[in-house]
Amino acid sequence: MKLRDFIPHLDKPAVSGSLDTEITGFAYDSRLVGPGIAFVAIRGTHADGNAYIGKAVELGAAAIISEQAPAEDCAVPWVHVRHSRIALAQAAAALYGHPAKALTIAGVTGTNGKTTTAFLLHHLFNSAQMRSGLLGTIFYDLGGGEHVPATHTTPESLEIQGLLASMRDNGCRACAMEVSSHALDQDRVFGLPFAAAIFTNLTQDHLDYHGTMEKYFEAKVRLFQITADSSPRSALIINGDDAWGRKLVQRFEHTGRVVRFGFGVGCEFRAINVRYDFTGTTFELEARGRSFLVRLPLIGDFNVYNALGALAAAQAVGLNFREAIRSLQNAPQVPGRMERVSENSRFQVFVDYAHTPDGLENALRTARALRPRRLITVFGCGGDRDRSKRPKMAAAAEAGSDICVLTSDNPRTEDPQQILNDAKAGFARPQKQAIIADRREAILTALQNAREGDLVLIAGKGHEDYQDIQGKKHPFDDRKIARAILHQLKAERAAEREEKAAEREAMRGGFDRPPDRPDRPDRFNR
Ligand SMILES: CC(=O)N[C@H]1[C@@H](OP(=O)(O)OP(=O)(O)OC[C@H]2O[C@@H](n3ccc(=O)[nH]c3=O)[C@H](O)[C@@H]2O)O[C@H](CO)[C@@H](O)[C@@H]1O[C@H](C)C(=O)N[C@@H](C)C(=O)N[C@H](CCC(=O)O)C(=O)O
Ligand SMILES: Nc1ncnc2c1ncn2[C@@H]1O[C@H](COP(=O)(O)OP(=O)(O)OP(=O)(O)O)[C@@H](O)[C@H]1O
Ligand SMILES: N[C@H](CCC[C@H](N)C(=O)O)C(=O)O
Ligand SMILES: [Mg+2]
Repeated sequence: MKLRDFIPHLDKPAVSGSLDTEITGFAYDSRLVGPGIAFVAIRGTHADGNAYIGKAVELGAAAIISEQAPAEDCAVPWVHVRHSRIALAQAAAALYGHPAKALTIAGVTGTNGKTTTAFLLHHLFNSAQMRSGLLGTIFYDLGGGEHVPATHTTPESLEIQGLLASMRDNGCRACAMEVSSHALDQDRVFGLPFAAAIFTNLTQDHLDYHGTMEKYFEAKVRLFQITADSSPRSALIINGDDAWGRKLVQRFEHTGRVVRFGFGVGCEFRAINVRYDFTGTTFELEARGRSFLVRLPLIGDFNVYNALGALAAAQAVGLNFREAIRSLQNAPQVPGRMERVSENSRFQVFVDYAHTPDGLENALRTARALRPRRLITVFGCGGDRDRSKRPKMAAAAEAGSDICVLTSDNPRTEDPQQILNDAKAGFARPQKQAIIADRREAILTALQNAREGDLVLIAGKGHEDYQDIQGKKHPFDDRKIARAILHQLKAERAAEREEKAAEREAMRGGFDRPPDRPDRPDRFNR
């Protein structure tokens, strides 16, 4: 394609240089520039892409797109735009032939529930023979059978457009995607014609980036503005029980396209009579004047919210509603979201991704409702993230558990001990909580001390198969580690039983009694 082919898609560009220059692609990182590639210079939080324009030209950049006026001596065509990130999104869409036009796209935003809701919606689309892609925290599903590891919950616009093009070329007709507040703030989804937007909830997270809850909320609002503007039929699906959700309803009720979901009487999609056990959740759904019995293989009130949002979106984009409800029954386990790792053990062990105060409260409320003898929680706080949520996470874990084990999550570039200190400040009774920096040791301690009927919740990392320490991702999967420890403990107990049986046999035969085996110290039974 020629540079001239892209210009009509950009927002009032001023071009200097030849429009007949061949453009084969775009890059927003100078280190990825090569011949034929147009370099989009973006001013970021740590660096300014404009500082790398010279390098990009050296590497063979075919053109420059920048918010800065053209440099006098620039050897290649220069496109001067108002917003580089928006220009990147517009150019990427043109490069890939506007793939979003071939897809029904539903975007999910909110502090918690995006991954779960997007997974459910992806399942509903596929169950309705509407092949669907998925973009989100865990992986990207391009509809061709392959899963691409996720670099971001919502990747950069250049990546998004390429992924959507693959979905289109694989025969997808739909895409369920998580839309993070960072992505919205950075125009990663600019120009996408969302058919439906879902707002799950807004509670504290990412204040390190947004600064205030109001700015965090305004970032989320952008998805609803994009969706409202994308078509007169697009649906705005909002958690009516959430305080920030109600503000969002007020912002957009004038469109006549707001659908509220939740437990409250004002919700158009309302759940009542919720019951759940280890295998899933059952509830009655009141929607459009009718009542339906819904069975969901996910546990907890919060997953009822996620299911309501997905069902409302499915209905809004034209899926058969009864079929959608029926399909929910065989929705897949969402990796690392209240994922059970203890099939045949005397106590229950769940791994969950809760990494915010509200996420922990919800996960713990759900675990408690499963009526364990004791609820033992292993949790930690991520480094290079919102520091102010750490003591609140500790307070939530302490209030919702019988026993807490505070440990490390992804310290990233922070001092793990400092993260632990930030968190433990939230404990009302710090002396009663275990603080073990090594996550594997923390999980071992919790499982070693669990007894018949207890429930151990290992929270924060969920599906993650790494631990990020000083920017290096060390292999670490809570689920694999918990399963290995359970297996080890089971073998140890079997050996103990054999030993005791041999002792009893020896006692009967009059042989000397071997010395007593000192029982493991029980750190929690008090
Ligand atoms: C805080 C944040 O979101 N940062 C994103 C942002 O980086 P930035 O604008 O700060 O970039 P920068 O490092 O200042 O560099 C500015 C520009 O100079 C360019 N550059 C830089 C160096 C060089 O040699 N040459 C060059 O051209 C960079 O490519 C960039 O375009 O733009 C980058 C390029 O698109 C993103 O990769 C980067 O994501 C970082 C890695 C990140 O960790 N983001 C996380 C927080 C994030 O986005 N999380 C959300 C999920 C949140 C949730 O759901 O809880 C997500 O959607 O994944
Ligand atoms: N609707 C919800 N409301 C509150 N908490 C929830 C909800 N859904 C899930 N959770 C809790 O939050 C955790 C994260 O859920 P999920 O991964 O679906 O959220 P997310 O929005 O994708 O998170 P992230 O922004 O980190 O990708 C879950 O493991 C669970 O503990
Ligand atoms: N276990 C992770 C969860 C990351 C959540 C993700 N949404 C982000 O903020 O990058 C952490 O807190 O380190
Ligand atoms: Mg997610």
